[in-house]
Order: sequence, then structure tokens, then C-alpha cells
Amino acid sequence: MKLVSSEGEEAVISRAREEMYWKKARRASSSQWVINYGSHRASGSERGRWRRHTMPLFLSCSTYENCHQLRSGCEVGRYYEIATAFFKIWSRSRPSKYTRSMAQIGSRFSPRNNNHVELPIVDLLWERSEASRKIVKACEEFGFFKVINHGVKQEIIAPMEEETRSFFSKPEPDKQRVGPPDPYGYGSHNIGLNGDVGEVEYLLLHANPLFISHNSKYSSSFSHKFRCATSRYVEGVRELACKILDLIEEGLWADEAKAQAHKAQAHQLSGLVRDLHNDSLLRLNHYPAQAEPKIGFGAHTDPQILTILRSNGLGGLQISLEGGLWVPVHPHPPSAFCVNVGDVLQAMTNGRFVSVKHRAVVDSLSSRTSIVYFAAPPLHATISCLHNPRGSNLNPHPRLYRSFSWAEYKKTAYTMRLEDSRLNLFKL
Ligand SMILES: O=C(O)CCC(=O)C(=O)O
Ligand SMILES: [Fe+2]
Repeated sequence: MKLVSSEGEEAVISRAREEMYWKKARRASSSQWVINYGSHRASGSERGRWRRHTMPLFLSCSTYENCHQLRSGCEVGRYYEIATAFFKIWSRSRPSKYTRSMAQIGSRFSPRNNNHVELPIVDLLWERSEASRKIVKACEEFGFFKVINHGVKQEIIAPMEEETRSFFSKPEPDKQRVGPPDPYGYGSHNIGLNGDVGEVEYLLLHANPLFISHNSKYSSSFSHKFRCATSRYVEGVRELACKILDLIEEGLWADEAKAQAHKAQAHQLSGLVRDLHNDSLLRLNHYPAQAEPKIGFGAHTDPQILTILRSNGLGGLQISLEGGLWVPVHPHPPSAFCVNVGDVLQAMTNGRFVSVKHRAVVDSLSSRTSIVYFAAPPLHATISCLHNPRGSNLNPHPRLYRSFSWAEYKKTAYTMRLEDSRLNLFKL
């Protein structure tokens, strides 16, 4: 396939990669995404070079066939083809065979899908081996999936949603009484201690009853109803997280001795979350309505093992695909929980699972809430690549990360910006 320049496809791509210039994908209109890549030497006598190496790729999510010409004079459909070819080659040269490829995702990213990523949906009533295989695949390809028939009862979810709504609708001074976050407590606009801001207010709570003392200066401010709703909810989603982690562990070695998989699993993952000293958190987010689209919660990965998220049925969550392309996650079916891989799980699977960057945008006139449970190990736990109880390697690639304690990782995370890739600091 010929690209804009007369150079061969591989040459142009490797040059673009070498020069390591990627502009984040930006939204050109409601139906198009633009990705630019090329040389950053775009001025003066280098202008020609710039033109030659810069290819704005217009990926239209819903109507690309209807747009005929773009700035460069190339057909959008043609650019779509080029983009797919580009990502196929680009991802081929990525080090891990588990890295998601844009080419794979490209096929789902089609007009029919109405501009949303179709995340895999896992039904927990499926036969166990089927559910476990689907979850592992989703964690490898997307780092995200949804679960239905998850077993968390509506009578646990509804009071939690009600208490969340009622907390955020209190007058500001009442909310401030449980702030500023230390990191637990109520915060508004400022996320963390390192200058990150967003159109969000939130309440961060420790989810382990043993550590309720962390919340004690706040707990007297919460009604009995609120405390009951949160503790029942935490119990429910912790069970769900553990169920999923057991399925993951079974699925990781499913290729070998299938019949033994269940017996041999050692609950290495769920054991961390069930530990008496687990450091799991519950975070309630509220994104007030904005007249125009704003960032509610900036790009980040979740540091913990697994995240279980529920929103009030409104879109706003977006995930980052290969190449910095942001795509919205459809908020349906409403009964589903959205589940994502955290940094710790990426490290424990030696990079086989991906902890994917995501963010929340406020782009509607209704306010959105999300209730997020972060399943985490105890502070003293050592995080290293999982071992197979039957003795074989989880992932035949060399070890990617050194061992670290959760306390060490958490401390590092608190010193960094939201968007920083913390796990890179632990690479071998
Ligand atoms: O509100 C959302 O959809 C995302 C929130 C999130 O990513 C977080 O709290 O870590
Ligand atoms: Fe997150």
C-alpha cells in the first residue's frame, strides 16, 4: 500500500516511530477522530519534510463513508485503510505478543458500533471455563470488560446509589466537613497532591473495616444508613472481585491440564483481596453537569489489582487505545459492572494483562456519578509475577518487573502525576 510519501510503507512508519512524535488523538467533530504523527521539525526549511512525514489520519467513527474529501485531499475511507495498515505494522513491532493491536480493535471500531467501544460482556452464569476464558482474553486485549449476572443484589446496589446521590447533594460546607482528603475524605477539583485537577468532586473511603480508623474523623459525620449501605456494598463487590480473580487464575493456565485447573489454583490473587489487612478502597465520584465537554477525571491507570465500577447509567468513561485514541465506553447494559485491570495485576501477569489508561469526561447536561471499588493487596504484600502451582511459567517472556511491596508502589504513586506511567519505574 502506498502512503502519502513515495517511500515504502515500512520506511515511513519506522521513521515516524523513530522520531517518536505522537500527538494525542483529538476529536475533530462528533463523528471523526484525528491522529497526527510525523516529525516535530515542522517549521522553516523543514516544512516540506513535515508535509511528507505527517499523515493526519481521520478515523471517522460513524460516518466515514459519507465524508469524501479531507484537508489533505485524500478520501477518508482511504485513510481508514491506511490507519489500519499502519497500526498492523506498528503493533507487529511491539515487544509483547499480548499488546493489543489497533488492527484488531479497528474491526470493532466501525460505524455500526455508533462511536462506542464494544467491551466484551461476560455473563457469570456461563459455564465456568467459558467465563474464565473470556475474562482472560478481555484482560489481554482491552484491560476492560463488563460483567452481568454478577450476583451483587439490587438491594445492595440501590441503597449505595441513593446514599451517593444524597451525599453529593448536600450543601458544600457539609461536604467540606469531611475534607480535605488526606487522602481519605471529600475532595473537589483537586485530584491527589500533585496538581491534577478535574470537574469532579469525590469521596474516598477505606474499604477495609479494620482500617475504619482512617475514616474515623469522618465516620461520625456519616449517618448509620450511609455506613450500612457502604459496608454492605463493599462486601458485595469484594465477593465479586474475588470471584473474578479466581476465574482469572483458572484461565491463566487453562491450556494445560484443564481438568486440574480448578483444583490446582491457589487463590494467589483473591487471597490478597480477602486478606484481613487488604488495602482496598471505595471511591464515590460526582461529575456535575457542564455546558460543554470537560475533563472530569484525567487520564490514569488504576494502581490496584482490579477495579469494579458502576455509574448511574450515563456515558463519560473513556479508554485509551493504542496510539492515544480515546474511545467512549457504552454505559449499557445498566445492570453491568465495568471491570478493569490495575497496575498490580499487570505486574503479576508479567505484562500479559494490560492496565489501560482511562478517564472520565463530562459531556452531557446531566450530572454523572460513579461508585468505584479498588481491590488491593495488604500494604506488606510482595507483588511479583504469579507462579503456577503446577510449576510452569505463566508467561515465557523474561520477567518485566522487579518485585515490590504494595506499600512501596503506593508511596511512589502518591508522588507522581495522575497520567504518569508508574509501573515503568519498576521495569527490570
Ligand atoms: O468515573 C469514572 O467513570 C472513572 C473513575 C475512575 O477512573 C477512578 O475513580 O479511578
Ligand atoms: Fe480509574
